[in-house]
Amino acid sequence: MATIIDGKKLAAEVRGRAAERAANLMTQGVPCGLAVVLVGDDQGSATYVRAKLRDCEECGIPSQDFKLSEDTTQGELMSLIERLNADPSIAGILVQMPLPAHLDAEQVVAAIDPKKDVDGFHPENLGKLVRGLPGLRPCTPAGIMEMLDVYGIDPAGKNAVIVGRSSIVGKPMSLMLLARNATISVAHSHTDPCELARICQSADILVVACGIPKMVKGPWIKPGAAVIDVGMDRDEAGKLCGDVDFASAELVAGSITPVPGGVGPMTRAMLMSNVCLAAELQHPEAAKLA
Ligand SMILES: NC(=O)C1=CN([C@@H]2O[C@H](COP(=O)(O)OP(=O)(O)OC[C@H]3O[C@@H](n4cnc5c(N)ncnc54)[C@H](OP(=O)(O)O)[C@@H]3O)[C@@H](O)[C@H]2O)C=CC1
Ligand SMILES: Nc1nc(=O)c2c([nH]1)NC[C@@H]1CN(c3ccc(C(=O)N[C@@H](CCC(=O)O)C(=O)O)cc3)C=[N+]21
Repeated sequence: MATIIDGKKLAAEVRGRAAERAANLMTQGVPCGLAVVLVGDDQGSATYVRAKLRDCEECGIPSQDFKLSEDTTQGELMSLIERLNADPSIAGILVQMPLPAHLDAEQVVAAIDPKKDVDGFHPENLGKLVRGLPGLRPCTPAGIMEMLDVYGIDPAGKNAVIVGRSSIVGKPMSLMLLARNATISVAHSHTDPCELARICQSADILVVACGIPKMVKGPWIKPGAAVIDVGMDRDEAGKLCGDVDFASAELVAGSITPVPGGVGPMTRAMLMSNVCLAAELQHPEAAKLA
């Protein structure tokens, strides 16, 4: 049976460290506020945003939430971003994705001050990731790297397979594993479906982020592999599940993240760390004293 990677427990530890770091910064007069922007009334997104605001409260990070109506214009959203960029009390800005279809997410992400981009989605921050320079990293893959480290799973020299190539999960995940000297393969919707199982079987570290409930089954997994399930899906009964069929996978894997209680809580915890890092980037003099 596989070791269950306890994302919930690890996330609590990461939040604890973020709380100390934020308190230390604020003692030095460095503001650590997080602005969370939600456009439209998608219930799922509203639930995630509430959870993020709760995390801020637990960490003593001041938060402000901006709920904008579904018919918000690009211009209105861009003005809000500009206002938040200029507000010294705001260290980090998060615009919940996805945005309603009439809005241009690329333009919004590019407008956020890269030093306040706690999602790590800005082209400058993604560019730093490509170049191997320090900077704000996307929370989901950053949380996964933390889980691998804590559980003693060293990517160096291992075969890592990433299923999914989104800009927020799959692509940055691939780059972070590459930076840690894994040999990477990235599968996506054009990957030959007959080949997909074989590609997954080559993985010592398998990260699945494709949004298809329980797509990866036990026989697709190399015995002993680390299986990281990013999916937040619903099964036939409407119950929350991942992109991996946990019941068959845990019989083969060496270690595996559950859904819920795996990657999700870590994503949120890394956001708290990123708010602290953003505050330090804006006040390098305080970071030196920390
Ligand atoms: N736990 C967490 O913290 C988070 C969870 N999520 C969840 O993770 C999942 C993925 O999210 P996200 O990356 O944003 O999703 P996207 O929908 O942006 O991307 C999905 C990716 O999967 C690929 N894909 C789709 N179908 C297949 C298939 N049959 N075989 C192989 N690859 C396929 C797509 O390929 P192509 O590029 O060709 O379209 C795409 O690259 C979702 O369930 C989401 O809810 C997301 C973010 C954070
Ligand atoms: N700008 C932006 N940044 C994001 O980081 C971002 C986003 N937009 N849009 C949506 C995705 C998704 N995402 C999740 C975070 C936490 C859980 C999470 O905490 N999940 C819990 C369960 C939650 C539940 O019970 O529904 C768990 O897995 O245990 C899930 C998903 C962040 N995303």
